[in-house]
Amino acid sequence: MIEFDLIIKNGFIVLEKEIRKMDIGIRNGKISAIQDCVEGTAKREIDALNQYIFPGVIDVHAHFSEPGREFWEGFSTGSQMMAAGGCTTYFDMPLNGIPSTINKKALLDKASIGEVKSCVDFGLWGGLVPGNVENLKELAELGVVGFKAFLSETGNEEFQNVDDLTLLYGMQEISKLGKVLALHAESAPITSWLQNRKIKFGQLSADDYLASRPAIAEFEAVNRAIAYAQITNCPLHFVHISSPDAVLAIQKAKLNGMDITLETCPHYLLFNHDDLIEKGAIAKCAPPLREEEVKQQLVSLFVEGKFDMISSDHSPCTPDMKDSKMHNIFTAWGGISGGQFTLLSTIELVLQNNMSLLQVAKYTSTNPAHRFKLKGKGKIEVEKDADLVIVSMEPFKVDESELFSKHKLSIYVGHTFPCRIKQTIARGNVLFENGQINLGTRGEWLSIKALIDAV
Ligand SMILES: NC(=O)N[C@H]1NC(=O)NC1=O
Ligand SMILES: [Zn+2]
Ligand SMILES: [Zn+2]
Repeated sequence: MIEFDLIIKNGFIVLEKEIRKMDIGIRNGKISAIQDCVEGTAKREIDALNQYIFPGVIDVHAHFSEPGREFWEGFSTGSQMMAAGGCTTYFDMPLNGIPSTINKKALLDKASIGEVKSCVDFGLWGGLVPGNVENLKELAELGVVGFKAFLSETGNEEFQNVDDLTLLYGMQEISKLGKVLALHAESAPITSWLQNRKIKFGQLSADDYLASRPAIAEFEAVNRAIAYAQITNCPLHFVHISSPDAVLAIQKAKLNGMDITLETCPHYLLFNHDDLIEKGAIAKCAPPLREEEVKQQLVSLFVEGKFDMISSDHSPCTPDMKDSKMHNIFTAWGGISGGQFTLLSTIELVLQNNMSLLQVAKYTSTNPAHRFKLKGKGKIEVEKDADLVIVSMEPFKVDESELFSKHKLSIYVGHTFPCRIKQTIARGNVLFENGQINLGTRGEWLSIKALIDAV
């Protein structure tokens, strides 16, 4: 008789190609059996009758701002928030903390903080900024998941956006290192010039903010990056793509055989510019939430399969930086606090658009694992890490008291999802249940080891 650590019975398991009611047996943090009826003893059994079991979310885009600005979020609250949202692996961006993750010391210091404080596994991005091209090799050797650069201004002075030459040199180096460059693709000249004009003329409303970051700024930046990638052969990942023309430009490059992926974020598919007008700065992000019509087109492109993954771009700040009494939208922090809702949002979108729940697993776990070579993750399969999330299909209206982020300020408060997270299981440990985090488990930094395992 096999002894398992945990058996999950009767759930609808979201496998790669089908959804089937079966049992899952877990041992030593791994999935060790998936059968119609798993026989054996277990230290614990969960009955998931009428519930769906998805592979744990892999959110490749989060800003936890630690060290240096952990009063914005931090690894403890951030990772607990992720777990509460069904995410069992996240990648932390190289900016918003101090220092930025742009050299070996900053990377190792951040990794050691994360290893103590993060309750789920995590990867770390390295930064590409003017002046650090020679540091990219050491960062790659230590196991960053890839590199991130901004084409527009970043909003914090510790992380400068790249000029075109840095971008070219950086791409050449990243290509040699066999890594991926993630890009925040909005044109710096276009957005800065428009923004400065708005401020100069005292045009400081939500409409002015949207007008200062038009879709053409994204389109121009995407096309420039694609041109540079043609010259350097650098694999690209476009983050938070928000406009249909940019999606189509990327699609064309992919069809020409270029190694490019793209993500969008739930907020671009669920919310629109009216939310910025009505709710104020909590709905401010860059690129901005688009007008309803554009949002609809973006949703159609999602339905057509034009995105590779959905990520949160969780980019929180302190409440005073989102003050709704501020009469100048430009001075408010740009970033959405939404890391807890990637899975629920994707399920909502898939159900709303008559897509299969299989697509949820693909966009939130399988595709990210594949792109970033996380061999042990991304699917519910024997031998994979037991990173699972159990979801019930009951409506869930988000209340402030249920936010696990450090600051309880989010565009999602008041939003009703058609589903709710019941349990999150990370490497076999039941980390989140009954609305609570069970502390005591620790995540691992997916550094060199995970990446070597992938070869
Ligand atoms: N610095 C930072 O986190 N910026 C993010 N926020 C946002 O809305 N878009 C971003 O790129
Ligand atoms: Zn960005
Ligand atoms: Zn971001």
